[in-house]
Amino acid sequence: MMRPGFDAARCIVVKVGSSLLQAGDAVIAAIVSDIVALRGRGRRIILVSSGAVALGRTRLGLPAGDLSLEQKQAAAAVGQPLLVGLWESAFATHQTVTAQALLTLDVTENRRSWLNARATLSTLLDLGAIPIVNENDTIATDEIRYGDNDRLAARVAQLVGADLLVLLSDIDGLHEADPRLAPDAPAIHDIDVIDDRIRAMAGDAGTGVGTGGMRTKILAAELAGGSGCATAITLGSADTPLLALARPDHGSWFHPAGTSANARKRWISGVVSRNGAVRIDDGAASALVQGKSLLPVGVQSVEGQFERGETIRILGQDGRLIARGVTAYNADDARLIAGCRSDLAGRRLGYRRSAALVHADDIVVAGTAGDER
Ligand SMILES: Nc1ncnc2c1ncn2[C@@H]1O[C@H](COP(=O)(O)OP(=O)(O)O)[C@@H](O)[C@H]1O
Ligand SMILES: N[C@@H](CCC(=O)OP(=O)(O)O)C(=O)O
Repeated sequence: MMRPGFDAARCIVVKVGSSLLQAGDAVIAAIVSDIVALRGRGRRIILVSSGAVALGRTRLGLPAGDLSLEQKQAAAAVGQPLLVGLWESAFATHQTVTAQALLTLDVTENRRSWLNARATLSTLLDLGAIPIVNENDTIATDEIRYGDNDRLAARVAQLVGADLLVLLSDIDGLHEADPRLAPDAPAIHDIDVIDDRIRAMAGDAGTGVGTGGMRTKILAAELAGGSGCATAITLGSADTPLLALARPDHGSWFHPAGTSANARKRWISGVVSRNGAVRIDDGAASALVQGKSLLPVGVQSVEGQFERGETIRILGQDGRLIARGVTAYNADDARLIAGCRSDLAGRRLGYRRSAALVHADDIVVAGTAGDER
């Protein structure tokens, strides 16, 4: 038997916990080999790697036990280049390029930075590189930090519209109780709904190396699941840690609550569109209704002021609301390129960004399933 969700996943975020990073080269080599194999099957893969603090702490010879925030930040500054170096050399044996992307909480909470980060990650994937994401621990302070990479990985999964989030850990999945305390507690392979019973099973990190334990993994699964992304928790030190997830008796699989498109579109329809609007011609209007992007050539006029990343109203020639969408250009630039073919638009602006003024993924057509009003 196969897990259909694994086979169907087109975009996968793989998160590696700190304990695995220290488990030795063979573990990293096996993860890398699986990622390269999945990429060979056309999957888009983003790696979220913990381990900066753990590696830096060892290199600096800091004592065991709790570190102050400043010590953690210093350890991360030492450990982050070591971490990227480990992945870089492992991927280099497969002639695969890696890229470092350090995120902070405000990047994923601010829609404009969110779109920028998404565009960069998407370009890296298009270019065949594997993005390696971590939190920018050195500059993040307590109030503005994720603190644990399970949640960061779930936000990255939402960011790139992933359909699967894999949390690789030092444990083979969720058990009915922490196996360090209750060695016989059975593993749970399929979770349809995350309720209080499931939450109650999850304990803290068993070692001083990891952060958050199973609790933050369940939270991550909830966050990702709300956007239609499945989550798998599995043992990262297995022979084929990712490919083995195709088997239903392997790891814990959290089925998502909704579909990806609906969730993203719910987010858009939930944003209050202020003054900004564009009027579009009939051809563009019927393209939108068929699920296509809004290209500058179909835009007749631009109303009001808005920034890139804001949700604007998309109106027909008669002023009727056709859709809402997140614009890839601010109002001034949108005015410059209104009515232009996409190739001319780049020349007129003096820079090239998205060919679409509003990408299809960022449009909710009025009165459709995604439109909650
Ligand atoms: N119900 C549970 N099932 C499995 N593991 C659990 C459970 N509750 C707590 N844990 C602990 O969570 C640990 C994994 O979390 P953590 O140490 O934060 O790992 P990582 O570094 O991979 O994020 C396990 O080693 C285990 O001791
Ligand atoms: N950004 C931190 C990650 C902290 C963290 O969440 O660790 P883990 O629980 O091992 O995934 C680091 O690189 O050390």
